[in-house]
Amino acid sequence: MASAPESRGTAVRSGRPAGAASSLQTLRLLESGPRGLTEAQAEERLVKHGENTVPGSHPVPWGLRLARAVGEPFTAVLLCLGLVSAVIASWGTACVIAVLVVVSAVLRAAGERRAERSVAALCAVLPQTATVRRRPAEGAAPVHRELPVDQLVPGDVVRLGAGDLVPADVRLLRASGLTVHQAVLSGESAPVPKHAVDTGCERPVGNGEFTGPGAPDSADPVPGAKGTADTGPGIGGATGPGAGDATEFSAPHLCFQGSSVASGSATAVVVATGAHTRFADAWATPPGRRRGTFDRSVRSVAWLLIRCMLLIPPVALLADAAVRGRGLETLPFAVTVAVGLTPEMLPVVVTAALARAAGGLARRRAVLVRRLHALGDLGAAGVLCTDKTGTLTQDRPVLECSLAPDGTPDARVAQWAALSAFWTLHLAELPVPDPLDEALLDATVEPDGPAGSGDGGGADLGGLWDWEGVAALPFDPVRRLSCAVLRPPHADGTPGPAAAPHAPEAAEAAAGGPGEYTAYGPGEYTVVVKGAAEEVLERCALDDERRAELHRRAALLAEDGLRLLAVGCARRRSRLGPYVPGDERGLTFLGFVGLRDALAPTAARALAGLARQGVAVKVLTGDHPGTAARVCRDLGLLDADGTPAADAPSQDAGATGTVRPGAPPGVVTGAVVDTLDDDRLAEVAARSTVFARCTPAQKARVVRALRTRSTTGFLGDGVNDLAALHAADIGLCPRTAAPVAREAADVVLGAKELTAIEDAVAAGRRCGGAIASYLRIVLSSNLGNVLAMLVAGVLLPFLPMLPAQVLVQNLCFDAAQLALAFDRPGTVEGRRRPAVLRPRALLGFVTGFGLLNAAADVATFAVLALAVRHGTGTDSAAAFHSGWFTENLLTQAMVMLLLRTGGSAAYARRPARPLLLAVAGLAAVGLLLPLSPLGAPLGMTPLPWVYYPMLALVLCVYGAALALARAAGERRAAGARPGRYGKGRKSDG
Ligand SMILES: Nc1ncnc2c1ncn2[C@@H]1O[C@H](COP(=O)(O)OP(=O)(O)OP(=O)(O)O)[C@@H](O)[C@H]1O
Repeated sequence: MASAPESRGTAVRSGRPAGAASSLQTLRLLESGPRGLTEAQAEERLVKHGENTVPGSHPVPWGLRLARAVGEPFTAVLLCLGLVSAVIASWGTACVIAVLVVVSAVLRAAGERRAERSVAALCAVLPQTATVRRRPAEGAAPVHRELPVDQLVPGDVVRLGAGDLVPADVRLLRASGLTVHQAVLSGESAPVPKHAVDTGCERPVGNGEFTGPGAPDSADPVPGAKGTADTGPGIGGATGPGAGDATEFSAPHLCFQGSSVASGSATAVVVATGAHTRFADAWATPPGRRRGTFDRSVRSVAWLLIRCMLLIPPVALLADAAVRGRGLETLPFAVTVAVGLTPEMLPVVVTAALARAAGGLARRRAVLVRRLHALGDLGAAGVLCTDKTGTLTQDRPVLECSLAPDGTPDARVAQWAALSAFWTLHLAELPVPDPLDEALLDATVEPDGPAGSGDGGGADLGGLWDWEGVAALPFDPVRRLSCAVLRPPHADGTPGPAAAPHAPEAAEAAAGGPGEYTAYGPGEYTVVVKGAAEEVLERCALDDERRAELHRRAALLAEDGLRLLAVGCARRRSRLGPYVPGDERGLTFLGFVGLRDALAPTAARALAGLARQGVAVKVLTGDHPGTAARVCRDLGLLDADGTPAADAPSQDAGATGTVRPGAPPGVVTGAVVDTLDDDRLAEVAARSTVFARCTPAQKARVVRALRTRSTTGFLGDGVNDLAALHAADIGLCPRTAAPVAREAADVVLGAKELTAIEDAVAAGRRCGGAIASYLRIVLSSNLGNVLAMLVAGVLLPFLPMLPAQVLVQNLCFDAAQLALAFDRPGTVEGRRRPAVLRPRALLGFVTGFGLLNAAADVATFAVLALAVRHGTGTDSAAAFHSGWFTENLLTQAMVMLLLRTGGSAAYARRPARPLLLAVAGLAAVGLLLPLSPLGAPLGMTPLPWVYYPMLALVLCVYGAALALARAAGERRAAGARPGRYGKGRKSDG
């Protein structure tokens, strides 16, 4: 039994000699063949080469994790303050800070590890697979099967189709209209054309043009293959750079792990797997995604606080110098005050809240959150864009009508479309048939004709199946066309008995097309083109009037909600060279085929739910404007006159969006998008609901325009949605999406249950709410403490708090505040509006409540002064420290209950049990620690009993003031906010 030869190991592993060798040499070098490996060979190679795991998927070592945690902005600033303390030999403060840094770094690293593990476990539910050709045993026929990507070995023969991720480094053996996205490797944003060049003769093999047994094997590349000025994009639809690029990634016959198939199909042999791929070389760790809104707002809050922290020491020093005439000796105290402001548990609380919410979504709704912070972004999202097919509709089209050019039923149009689909699938070796092609084949091969159509098919296909495919180009979402070149059964010039009645020329004649052919000359083939009505009609030899009339007919059919295919054909002489875009011109129009794609059963409910949540939904589709408008009307997104439905949230409600005469009202077409500059597009996008006939790039542009005004999600399932998924703040896809869409998405919805989005949005908002709660509570009480410390530092002859006491107090606060990650602050308001964390609004809130907290502290100082005077023989410094410690922990406990997100309505929802326990624990420590044996070593002393009733009074007044201020703030905010989301202030959560 052969195994990958040791001496050729490097060649196999690097895949580089494969770049210089012909496909045959490559197969030999890999001891493989076009029929693939045997299962036994593959098993042996798997042991030898290891699993084909994505580089960077290995766990991050603890050391690196801790180092990253220390590098977080707050921890880094704490560390700097600690160093300052050490330099001035203030060892107490330095130790306090060191303990805080270690605790927060360890908690953060542990939390992240746990979150990563659960995300990895969730993602393992959706393993990536590849279609591989293997033989059960030597001499047995090869079979194609789906195999987890990590089981691929060098020498495996794999099939690639649109929407697939390239599972390893591969060398193309055959390719048809193949273009790949390899931005992650080479930075090229446009798809790059690839073909199976055999080095040595440098010519494409079954490649960039039509693929088939008869056409291109002996072909030379032709101008126009990669797009020229006169022919437009090549038949592969690819215009990307890279062809002339000297880098290895531009090698036309090599595709690399990390890239994905944009269009076309291919058969390829695996030349390198796992750590030996170029992806592994290029990226020690996978490239990070762009930071979303949530990340950005948390960071901006962090930097705002850091600026405040850095301001505090000089202010404290100056105040002390001015009032007490003290100098640098108060620096340790000033540093302690700055430390007091730090919400060092912020990263821990964020990670814990998000991980917990993601786990809940996976359990309850089978929603997989692949990037934790995307959940925060989803909570802040004001706009959700979605494609139509496969998301709002089921993507299970059924043939409904087959119409001749004059609009009369004619089964042959669907049959020609089906024949073209059959050969496209067959010759391009597509791993998965396109749903439209599948529907055509299903309908036309059934003996009773297409289901539900009185006029669609039902005719005998025997004659048509005798036609043979010569070359084909699969559907490409940019060109919106697919083509097949067919050879008639008797291509020697004699029309075959069965072929004649069905030959497209007969339809040409009936349609009044050019020429009335009755027979094929020797070597004459027929090119059958099917695709979007606009694209096919543009390529048909028609006068303007007739073309306009056919456009009107197409629009009428589309407005009935049908997915529409136009079919055209042309006779071409057989040739040795490949067929080129020019061959698709001057077609004879055969007719239209209409297919009905039912709405997804949960789509309407999901859209209504999103509307209730204040999320504006926009539909971005490649389909006909009429079809898109009809679907949106049926789903309640558009009113009959094209205005966004009355109850739909909008960024600028009430616009009709009639920006293009000809398109149904309310629909913006891709062609119009191209005429608008970015600012104007942002305006139009904000007030329109439906964007039709959009290319993948136009979808991405609309999403980018929307992002300039609001956090924007995109829900899509196909390869034509890839660019938009990348462009959005949050990419979502259903579980049945193409692998490439699943890989690009941050959130994968369970099954086709769209209502799960509503739950995911609600979970994101709850996380945003919990994090906003944490920040409000921690920052307002920290700010209060800092102000009180500054006042006490100036007024008192001793330190207001000893370093050990600061340490214990902070650790108690930190431990209790972690419980906020488990709270579920749910309010009616929170459910209706995006949860956006706004640093400035937060700052206003924190300043107000911080001053209130400082007032309570100062009142406590007065109470303490009275109590200490009353208590005989009490050490006044120790009494002050104990009294303030108790008051601090009690006020913190109150604040945690009263300042939870959601305002007064939040009180209706009971705090989560961990929060109640934390609050009770905090209060107990505050009351009991000074009295316990631990009190004395910490410099505390029991207080005279008279202190407690006075403290209770202060706390009652403080609690009442908190509740009143909170209610007043909410009334003000509600008054400033109109009923509909988008015109008023956005919530802080
Ligand atoms: N297999 C196919 N062969 C030929 N033409 C097709 C095929 N599939 C789709 N089309 C045509 O291309 C048009 C655009 O299809 P595309 O797949 O880009 O968008 P879509 O799937 O309809 O919409 P969405 O963007 O909502 O997923 C369709 O309206 C149809 O006319």
